[in-house]
Amino acid sequence: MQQHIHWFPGHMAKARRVIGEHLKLVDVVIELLDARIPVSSSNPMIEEITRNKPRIIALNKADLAEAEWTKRWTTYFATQGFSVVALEAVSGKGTKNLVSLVEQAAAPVIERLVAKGIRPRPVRAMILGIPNVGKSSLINRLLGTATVRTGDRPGVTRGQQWIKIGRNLELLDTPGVLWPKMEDQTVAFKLAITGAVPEEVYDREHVVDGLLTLMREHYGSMLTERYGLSVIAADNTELLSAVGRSRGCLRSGGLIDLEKARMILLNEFRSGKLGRVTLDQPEESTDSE
Ligand SMILES: Nc1nc2c(ncn2[C@@H]2O[C@H](COP(=O)(O)OP(=O)(O)OP(=O)(O)O)[C@@H](O)[C@H]2O)c(=O)[nH]1
Repeated sequence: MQQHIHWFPGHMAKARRVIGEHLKLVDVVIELLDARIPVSSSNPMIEEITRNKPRIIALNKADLAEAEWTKRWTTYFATQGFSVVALEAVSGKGTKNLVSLVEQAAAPVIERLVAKGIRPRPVRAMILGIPNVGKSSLINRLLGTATVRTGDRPGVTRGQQWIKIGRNLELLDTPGVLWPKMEDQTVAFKLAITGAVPEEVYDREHVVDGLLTLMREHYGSMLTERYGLSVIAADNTELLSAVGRSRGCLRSGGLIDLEKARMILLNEFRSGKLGRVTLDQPEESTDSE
């Protein structure tokens, strides 16, 4: 897989600077992670970037992840001392919980202000996360109306103002866009199959080949059920052909349109139509398996 063209060092420095400016304005940071890949979707410098601001971890797209693993991740982050919540930004599940965690985390900051004789004010928060993790969806959800644009392509975010949520919380409507870890190829692969990096930066054929191998090893029954396969072919091209055949991806002469089959497989995997998957698993839990 090629390197992520949008995140060379110059862009990282700029993103860091912009986030640094916004951080000065807030009491609490909400770090959005993809519940399917809580490690791979994290930013390598998040500790340095957020410094001493209280940080809440929200495991978003929990509807796409395996519930049991999300529970284990929640426990894992809690034992690391974080406030953590499983979230579904699109449906809104978990947002109430998130808001109350933000208010709790900011309470000491507000108390300090009050102790200095400054009038109590609402808690201020901002959202941070890598592309496509659901930042705009969460803002929309909290806003209650779809006035912030969301897109299923990475890199679509805009605007800046405070959104008032109830009486006690103000959210910066510009999320901080963090760059993903792209050096580790296993991480890059997980980012590609979950849709966190733009299509143009990876080779689809190569990535789908890896996805087929992963599905065969861990989620074979999803393939048989979704595509009505009686067996899982040992060869990835044969397996892909079977997926294409079941979806009627035919070219003239009766050949299977493998490229179309790749698109279908990727889209159905990403949208959870194949089933719920968790691709990063906390070490403590795997040890006790
Ligand atoms: N299934 C599911 N999809 C989600 C969830 N949250 C966001 N999405 C989808 O993920 C895609 C990306 O969401 P956005 O809200 O645009 O993500 P973003 O982090 O703002 O993306 P950038 O603007 O690229 O930084 C969209 O297709 C959303 O519908 C969720 O909780 N569950």
